[in-house]
Amino acid sequence: MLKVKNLEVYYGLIKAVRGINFEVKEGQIVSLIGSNGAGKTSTLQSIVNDVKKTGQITFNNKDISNLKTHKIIQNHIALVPEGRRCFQNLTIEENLRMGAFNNDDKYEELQEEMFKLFPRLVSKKGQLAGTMSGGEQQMLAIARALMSSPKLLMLDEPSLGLAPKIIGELFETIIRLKEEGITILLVEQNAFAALEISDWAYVLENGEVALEGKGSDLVHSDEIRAKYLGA
Ligand SMILES: Nc1ncnc2c1ncn2[C@@H]1O[C@H](COP(=O)(O)OP(=O)(O)OP(=O)(O)O)[C@@H](O)[C@H]1O
Repeated sequence: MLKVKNLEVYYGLIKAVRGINFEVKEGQIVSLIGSNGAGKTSTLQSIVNDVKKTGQITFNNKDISNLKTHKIIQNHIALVPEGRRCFQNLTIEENLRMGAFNNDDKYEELQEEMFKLFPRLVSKKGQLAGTMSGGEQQMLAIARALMSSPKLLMLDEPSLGLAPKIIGELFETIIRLKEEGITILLVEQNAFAALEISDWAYVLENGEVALEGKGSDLVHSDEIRAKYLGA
């Protein structure tokens, strides 16, 4: 579904991503794991053309490397950014409406689906996003991304700063989205939880793919356990 070839990202003289290749197969959960600064966020941002890059990105065999970000979203790829970035001074409903910029005619129907997926948001729909808890803002950020009807949903560190119980709910939601047919590209510091639910995973180190494999295999690999799982 998504193919990334020879991707490089530079920030001035810093080479953050060094010619990586990877793919995401339709219907799967694929994770990118790796330590701080490995290049995970830059990789996701380059897929939605939000950073300067070289290389080729194709989505369902269409070259999207040079499309503008809003066109990429219209091609059914959505990114839930690190730190959620909900519009703090807008209500939940208004945040959802912003997410549906390409889907105005389906707004009511989609909003109803979001409230079914995240019932906790219903009673708060008139509340300003900035006054909600971290977990609620993460739900809203995911719901806002889903309002564009993505076929590929990319999540950048969704568990960051959340309580363990909420992290459990979040991972259940990710599995449910996969069951509903959405393909997931997940970036996580919480490597153990990510590998457990991933069909395939890539380990990034210093801007390069150091290792790849089935999530269920990597979770048992001694190297991965020592480096990323604190075991
Ligand atoms: N806007 C920027 N300007 C300069 N350097 C940047 C910028 N964004 C990222 N970098 C650098 O690029 C490298 C990769 O960063 P990136 O955020 O992609 O990694 P990451 O794996 O997502 O890390 P983290 O888990 O800490 O977010 C790092 O060395 C980082 O300092």
